[in-house]
Amino acid sequence: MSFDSSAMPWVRMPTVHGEFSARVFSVQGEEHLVLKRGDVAGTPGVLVRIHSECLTGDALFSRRCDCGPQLARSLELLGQAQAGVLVYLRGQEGRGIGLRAKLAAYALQDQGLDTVDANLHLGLPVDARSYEGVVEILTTLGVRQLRLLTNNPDKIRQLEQPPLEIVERVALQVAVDEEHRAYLETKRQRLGHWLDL
Ligand SMILES: Nc1nc2c(ncn2[C@@H]2O[C@H](COP(=O)(O)OP(=O)(O)OP(=O)(O)O)[C@@H](O)[C@H]2O)c(=O)[nH]1
Ligand SMILES: [Zn+2]
Repeated sequence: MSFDSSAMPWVRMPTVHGEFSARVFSVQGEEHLVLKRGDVAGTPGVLVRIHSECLTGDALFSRRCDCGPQLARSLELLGQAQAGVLVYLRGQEGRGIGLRAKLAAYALQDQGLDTVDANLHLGLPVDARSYEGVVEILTTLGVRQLRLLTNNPDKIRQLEQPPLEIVERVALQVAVDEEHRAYLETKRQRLGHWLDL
C-alpha cells in the first residue's frame, strides 16, 4: 500500500498545554508539522506561532538560544486561545543553514564571533529562511487575520502577504538566560529584534 501524503488527516494531539489537532504539510520536500486549536478558518485574530526548527534548543534543552522556552511559551499561550495555530518549520535549522553549519557557527561564536558574523565567516547567509510555504499553509487553513507571536520584524515583513493580514504582533519574550544574553543582544542590535534585555 502506498502512502498518499495529500490525504493526510488531522489527528488528535493532546499536549501538556492543552488539546490540539496535528497535521503534516509537505512543502518543497520538507514535512512541516502544524498544530491547530479551535476553529481557525475565517476567524479574526487567530493566534499564530511560526517556529523554526532548532533541535538543540527545542528538544535537547540547549541554553545557547531561547528557542526551547519560546516554543514552550507559545504552546502555553496557544493552549489558552480560542483559535490558534503553531507551524513547526522543518529544514530551518540555524536560520536555514542546517544543523552541521549551525554547530560550525557555534564553534566560531566560542572564539568570540557573534551569531551574525559567525554565519558570514562560514560564507553563509545570516538568515536564509523563506516563509512562502507558511503563507500557503495558513491560507489553506483559511487563516486570514492573525496575531503573530514573534520578536522578529523580518518575519512580519515576509508574512504580510495577501490574503494574510497581521493585525497584531504578540511579544514572545522569555526569561533571559546568562548563557544566551549576548546572543539576544546581537539579535536586538544587528537583526532588529524587539527584545527588552
Ligand atoms: N545560525 C545560527 N542559527 C541559530 C543560532 N541560534 C539559534 N539559531 C536558529 O535560529 C532559528 C530561530 O531564530 P530566532 O532568531 O531565534 O527567532 P526567530 O524565529 O527569527 O524570531 P522569533 O519569532 O522572535 O522567535 C532556529 O532555526 C535556530 O536553529 C545561532 O547562533 N546561529
Ligand atoms: Zn535555538
